[in-house]
This record gives sequence, structure tokens and C-alpha cells, in this order.
Amino acid sequence: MWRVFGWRLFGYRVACVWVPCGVIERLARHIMEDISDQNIMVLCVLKGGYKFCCDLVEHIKAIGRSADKYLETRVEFIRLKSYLVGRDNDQSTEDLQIIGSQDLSFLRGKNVLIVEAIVDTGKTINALLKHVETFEPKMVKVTALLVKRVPNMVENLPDYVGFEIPNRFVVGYALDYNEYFRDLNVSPDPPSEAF
Ligand SMILES: O=P(O)(O)OC[C@H]1O[C@H](OP(=O)(O)OP(=O)(O)O)[C@H](O)[C@@H]1O
Repeated sequence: MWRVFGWRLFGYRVACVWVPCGVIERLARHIMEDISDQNIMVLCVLKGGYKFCCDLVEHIKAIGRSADKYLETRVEFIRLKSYLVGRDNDQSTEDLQIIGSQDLSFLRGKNVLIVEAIVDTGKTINALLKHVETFEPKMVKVTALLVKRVPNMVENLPDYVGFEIPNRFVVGYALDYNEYFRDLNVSPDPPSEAF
């Protein structure tokens, strides 16, 4: 289930994501079922992933508390850039750019959960997975809140997907359009202008 409401901006149809109630809790439950009673190293993909990551970790902790289980969660961040948004360019670039340290040796031997806001072409997550695997983690799982339904959909879907959306440019909930609109609030209540 998904909902977006949108408008036109510089000729683009931009949509604001609204996260339905229970989606993040469901993801947290599935993650807990797979990796409960273990430590988990959460790798949050910035900038777009920060809101989702924050809410997901809160749900994981809450589920753990209510089940009297403790899943030790450590959160690390990686900043990636794949889009150059300009007058003629809102596509992923071919190369993944890691901003900051590329050394992820703290992942060695750990249960890693990569938290990504959106998978569009899949280039970002595929390149990041390859990079992460070079540091020999014990296990790697990927969660994405949104996966775009596009013609050449990514082959290896994330292990835990919030929901699929149509091929629209989405903003809000930390997703941006040229750094605008990350701060748009998403409400658990249906937006008034659904389309
Ligand atoms: O599946 P792909 O086509 O590779 O695209 C997905 C990536 O694009 C966005 O990040 P962006 O590069 O815009 O950086 P940001 O999160 O800092 O806005 C998004 O947050 C994903 O990381």
C-alpha cells in the first residue's frame, strides 16, 4: 500500500511520500524475526535514509522491549551520492560517490543491516553491497522503505521492502529534490490531496 500526493515543479511531477501506519513496524518485526538475539550493525545511507533509519531503529527497540528481548543495535552512517539534479538531469549517475571515509572495516564479522530510503535504478544499493562485502561482514541484509516500479527493476530486491511506488520523483521524509523538501512531514493520516 502506498500513497503520494503531488504537484508539478519545473515541469517535473513531484510526489510527496506518505508512510502508511504499520509499514515500518512490519519491517521491524520481520527484521527481528530474522536476527533476534544477535547484535546488529545498522548502516544508514545518508542523506535520504536518516528518517527511515531513525524510525526503524525505534520500532526494533520497541518490539524487543515488548518481547523482553534485547537486540543490541549500533548505528553507523555512510553518505552516498548518485543523483545530479539540474535542469536536464534527474537520473542516477553511473558511479557511486562515497562522501567521507570509505573504510568500513568496523563491519568485519558483524550482522549488517543496510538501511536505504529508496531503491530506484538499484545502482546505489548494488554498488554499496559490493563495497560492504569487501569488509567481510558475517551477514548483510538490506531494507528499503520504497522500491520504484520501473521497467528495468533491480534484480536483487532488498530483503525487507516497505512498499513499491510508481516511477515518480518522490520527496519528503528526508528524500529531496535538489536538497529541497527533505523536511516535508509525513503524516500517518491520509493526506487531503491524494491522487
Ligand atoms: O537506486 P538508485 O537509482 O541508485 O537511487 C537511490 C539513491 O538515490 C537517492 O540518494 P541521492 O543520491 O539522491 O542522495 P541523498 O540521499 O543524499 O539525497 C536515494 O536516497 C538513494 O540512496
